[in-house]
Amino acid sequence: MAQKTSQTPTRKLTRAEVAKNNTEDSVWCIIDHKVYDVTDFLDAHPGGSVVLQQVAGQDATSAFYNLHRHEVLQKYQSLCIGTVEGEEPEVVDPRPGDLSTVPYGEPLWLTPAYKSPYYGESHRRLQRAVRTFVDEDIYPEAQEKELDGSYISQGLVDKMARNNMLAMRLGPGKHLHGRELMGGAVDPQEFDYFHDLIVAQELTRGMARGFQDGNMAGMMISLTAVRQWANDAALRDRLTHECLTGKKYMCLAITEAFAGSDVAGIRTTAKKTADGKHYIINGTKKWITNGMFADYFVTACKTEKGISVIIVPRDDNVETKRIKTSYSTAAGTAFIQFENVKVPVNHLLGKEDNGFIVVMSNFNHERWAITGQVIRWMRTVVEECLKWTHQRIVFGKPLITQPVIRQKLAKMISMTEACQSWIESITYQMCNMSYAQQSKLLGGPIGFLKSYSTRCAHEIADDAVNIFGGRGITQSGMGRVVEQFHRIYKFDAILGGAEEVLADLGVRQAMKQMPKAML
Ligand code: HEM
Repeated sequence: MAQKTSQTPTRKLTRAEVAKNNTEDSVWCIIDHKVYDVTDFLDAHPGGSVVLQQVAGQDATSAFYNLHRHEVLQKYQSLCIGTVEGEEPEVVDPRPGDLSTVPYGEPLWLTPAYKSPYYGESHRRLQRAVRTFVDEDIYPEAQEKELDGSYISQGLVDKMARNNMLAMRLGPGKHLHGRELMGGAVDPQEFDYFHDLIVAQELTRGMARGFQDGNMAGMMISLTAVRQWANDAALRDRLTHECLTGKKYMCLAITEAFAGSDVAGIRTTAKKTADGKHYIINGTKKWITNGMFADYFVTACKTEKGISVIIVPRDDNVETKRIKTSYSTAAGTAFIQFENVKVPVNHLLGKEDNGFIVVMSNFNHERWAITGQVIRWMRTVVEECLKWTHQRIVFGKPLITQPVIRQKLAKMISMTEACQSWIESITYQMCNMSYAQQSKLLGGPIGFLKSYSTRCAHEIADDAVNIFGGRGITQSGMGRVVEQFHRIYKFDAILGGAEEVLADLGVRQAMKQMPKAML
């Protein structure tokens, strides 16, 4: 990942001068033609002081790259004291916003010389702007919060709000009109599902899966429903304004201990008061992303004759407890209890007892976005594996020289490319269908796409860990992206509908469309 780096000192040193610094008092080494004085770093070095003393005064380039990511040098740039006289560094220092130069490190449309029918200039401008923002502002905080488990900072939320990144998370629509998107990178009227896909995929590059969800994923899947189904326009506009300016947080509260993908099985109740002016809500919700810090809960409840979706503001009768899952608590995943929570009836979304359609209408966009994200993770894992297999020397040769490794890479690359092409094809349908058509025709294909992509993620995670060996199960150092992916890809297989449920949905939708014809 690109980081902001300071300038390399201009001092020029000969290899003979470096060689003299091999004493206890002065330990220098050369990495990629640059000279590092690691004397004061000996005790702090995570790999120990002995290994550094062993290379004192020498060129340690291959030893270094066999064990470290290049970003380590960017982080410890202050140890660099100069460059070897007459030599130039060869390793490219990625800058914020840069595209990867590793083959398959970017989708085809971002790879020089390849063409795509789907993306135009505004897509490219937006991609560049969001990538730079992610590299500079999101990545550092994402990495920190993923580790310490704390929630996204208000400062970052405010910054995203100013760029209207929060508004873009909802996808195309009227909520974007009149806003300046990422400094004018794209006209709000032109913003389509490909822009939406770019935002989803680029945000993934914070490479911190818990934080990724902590970064307003709850709002993304709930405010959409509020905007589409609110009966009270003033309430809708107030909540939209509060959430898109980052002043309030919203989440979607559907799943329960009693019901996951089978929404019909929920037990949280909403009963109307005798005067018909309020609902009284009782029950629990589980695995609610952003629930820990949300101000509003868009909640599926059982009403007299069906399911109803109601916006529940946080008050003293709403209790949220942290759930520790396999990704970071930065996601703010909560267990929620509603105990006699009184909510005005204008907080109902859609019609009473007809909430199923409210829940379902939201799912297509959510599942599609989750899929876009997991595909981008798959790609980064492929990139990590390509880098590692070229860098890592085993049995005296780079790992990539082993045919068994190349077979694994072939499978991983093919799966990633297949999934990206498929999502682009579906995104194109989304751009060219009315909302009603999307609901009718795309539920099945998106179900297949998501379940197939997470099956591919499963295969890729498995192979990547084997390629990285011990580092693939270590949370720091070279294999940390792969370790994380192997631990977290299941979130995408479960959230928004479990793999089997979605695959079955696809087949059932196909059954509905079967012609009355015999073989
Ligand atoms: C400027 C020079 C260096 C810096 C700033 C540095 C920094 C680090 C850091 C931050 C780690 C933790 C793991 C990671 O984040 O990748 C590490 C691990 C390590 N380093 Fe260095 N290092 C330097 C040079 C070297 C050299 C020249 C060697 C060997 C000759 C070496 C051997 C090791 C070893 C063996 C580990 C443990 C790696 C593992 O467990 O996989 N380091 N180093």
